[in-house]
Amino acid sequence: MAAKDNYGTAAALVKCHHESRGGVRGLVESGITSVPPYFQSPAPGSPAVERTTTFAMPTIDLSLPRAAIVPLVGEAARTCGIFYVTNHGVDAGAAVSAVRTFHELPLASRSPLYTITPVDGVTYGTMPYAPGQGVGPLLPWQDCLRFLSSTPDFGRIPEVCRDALVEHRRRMEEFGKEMAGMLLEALGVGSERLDVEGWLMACHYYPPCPEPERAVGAAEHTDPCVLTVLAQDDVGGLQFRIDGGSNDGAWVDVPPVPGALLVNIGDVLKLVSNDEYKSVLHKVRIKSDQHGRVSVAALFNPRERGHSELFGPLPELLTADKPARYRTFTMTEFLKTCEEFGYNRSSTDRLRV
Ligand SMILES: O=C(O)CCC(=O)C(=O)O
Ligand SMILES: [Fe+2]
Repeated sequence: MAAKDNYGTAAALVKCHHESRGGVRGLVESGITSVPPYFQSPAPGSPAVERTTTFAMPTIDLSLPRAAIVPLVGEAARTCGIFYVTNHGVDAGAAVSAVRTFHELPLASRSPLYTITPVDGVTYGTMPYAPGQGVGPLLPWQDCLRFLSSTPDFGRIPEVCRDALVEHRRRMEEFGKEMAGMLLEALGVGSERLDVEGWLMACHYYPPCPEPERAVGAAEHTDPCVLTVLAQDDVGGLQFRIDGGSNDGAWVDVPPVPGALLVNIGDVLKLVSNDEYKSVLHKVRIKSDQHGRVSVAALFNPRERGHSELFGPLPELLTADKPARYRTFTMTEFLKTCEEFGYNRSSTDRLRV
């Protein structure tokens, strides 16, 4: 009963938060000195789960010949599912600083755009978690501007960041296609085997927090896509969990590398690769009571293939020794499963044969 009351109270407070239309940034500007109770707090965590270690993040130089890059991306995707790329030719700094400008606009300029249900493919606000994440109605310490490739009218993207984001989208489309092609080639299948022409761009802002250790920027999750490409500023806070080996289960800080882009494998590529590639569990902690963090994530997926195409382990990868571990699925079915059961292994495990 008490738990139900708490849920009801938190849900009512979350509703007020959305009605204020100021996001987390608005709260910080109002001068709060503690984290309100309707925000998620870090799980106490057992030492085994929360232990951290250091890790040499793979960094791949894209100025190498393509034939040299392909095995490197394949190796990184097989061993940890996350890697930096340098010399990629994308000026991601322009998008990151435009996104900061938007999120730090005065309340009166931002609040008319506040909507957590998509309007013409665009949302802006403090995004609640999917029910399957198991955190009730609680909110992350984060405001996010999101838009989809199906966004019909880029006029809905705020003017202060529109040009930079339209340009970033153009560069990301080329980059995502090229990276997906190399990852597929490294599996030994054709680079065109999976199209990644659909995407979601998530422009995150993690405001400075009066009690950083009591807030969660993003709860642990895997990405429900083929791959994600992340540009970020120099504040840091992203962590990922090592999967396998002697440090299995340890969380690792991903220190920002100036100018580099971060690539991580999502669940769709894990599924179609029949577990050859790892999709990486990651989360964002809040590090600062002074500096807001900005990141711009492009999540690539097969385009608008909702109900019409079946995905599953690629037949070319299957042998008598390596039979399919997953059944086939449509993107609509998979995304619905994630909404319900969480953006993590619980959803991919439901597709196991
Ligand atoms: O802000 C970050 O570093 C991570 C964002 C993220 O995990 C996502 O957009 O899926
Ligand atoms: Fe993510």
